Amino acid sequence: MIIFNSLADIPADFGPSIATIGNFDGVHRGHQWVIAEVVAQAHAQNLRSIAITFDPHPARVIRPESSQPLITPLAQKLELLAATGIDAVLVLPFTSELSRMTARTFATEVLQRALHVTQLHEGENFRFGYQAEAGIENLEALGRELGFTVRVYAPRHLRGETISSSRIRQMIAEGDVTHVRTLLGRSFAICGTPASGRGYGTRYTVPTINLAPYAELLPANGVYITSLTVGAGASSETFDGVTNVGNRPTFGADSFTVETHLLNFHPIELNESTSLVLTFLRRLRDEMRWPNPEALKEQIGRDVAKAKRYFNICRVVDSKLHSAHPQA
Ligand SMILES: Cc1cc2nc3c(=O)[nH]c(=O)nc-3n(C[C@H](O)[C@H](O)[C@H](O)COP(=O)(O)O)c2cc1C
Ligand SMILES: Nc1ncnc2c1ncn2[C@@H]1O[C@H](COP(=O)(O)OP(=O)(O)O)[C@@H](O)[C@H]1O
Repeated sequence: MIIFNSLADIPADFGPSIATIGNFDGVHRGHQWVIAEVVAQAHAQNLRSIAITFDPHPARVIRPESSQPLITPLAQKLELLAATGIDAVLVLPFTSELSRMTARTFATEVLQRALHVTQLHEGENFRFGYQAEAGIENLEALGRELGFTVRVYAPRHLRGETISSSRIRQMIAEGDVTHVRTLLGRSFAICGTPASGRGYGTRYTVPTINLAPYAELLPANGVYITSLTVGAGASSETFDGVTNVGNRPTFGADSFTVETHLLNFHPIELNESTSLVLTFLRRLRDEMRWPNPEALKEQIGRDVAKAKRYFNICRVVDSKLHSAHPQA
């Protein structure tokens, strides 16, 4: 997948193309559906497929006081978009200048001149241009003038839930990492790097790998069954874990962290730039203030036992699936 970081990056001979515009926060099942159609149409017509997105998220520029933490920060979003098979992504720097661009200027400069768009795929509530002036009807009218058609998608539902970034954000913020998997099409995961702990874990409870402060969306405080991938590429390794997200009230003053005890630990090379991917599989319980570290340690023992049962069941199910469908 090619990434263009500005209009100036786009070669003059790019296109004709089939495009979709959006923030794609979460790259959830709704986004995946639209992008799959863009890719399939482009393939069938021997055109290029492209997603147009913005960085930072427009809300951070337009309403900084009420902007939401992201489900997928830009780097993770680009990895997920690459996995869809789309040919290219245009990441437009969302400046206040861009926010003042009219719908007509955007359609002319970006869609027509730079990308030679012939077909645009959008959700029915899509709005764009200065102060969100234009909706689907205006887009269709501009398309008739500028040479593209618009395919409109109604919101999708799965098991009674609307697939939307805001609903997904709410589920994660409530700690519902099991149900969010249905809407995301995968488990919720965050990417980060390690930070040093206070050494209390090794001394009083269990040793943990702490995540450096993370500014985007985290699940509600509590204890989760997780997996932790350490390192990137061919040398990466994935461990089973139990993670605490919270303030660790048993040890006095609030001190927020996300820390993971690995169930199948062996010594690994870790430094401040090692890549960590923490995947939230299931919520176990609320974080609590325990009367003493021994009581907490006993509880963590019960958390670990539950997590081991969970991973054992997953492995049995996986191996049954695999023996039924060897190529799965
Ligand atoms: C699975 C797990 C569950 C935890 N649950 C709690 C809890 O309920 N209450 C609490 O105060 N701390 C909890 N902790 C945090 C421990 O207090 C923490 O490991 C300890 O503060 C170590 O801190 P350090 O990494 O800064 O050394 C939990 C940690 C883990 C790994
Ligand atoms: N089961 C385990 N899970 C996570 N880290 C472990 C485990 N066993 C040993 N370690 C090591 O212990 C280190 C954490 O110990 P320490 O620095 O005392 O922090 P904490 O106070 O968070 O336990 C980790 O960086 C890791 O190398």
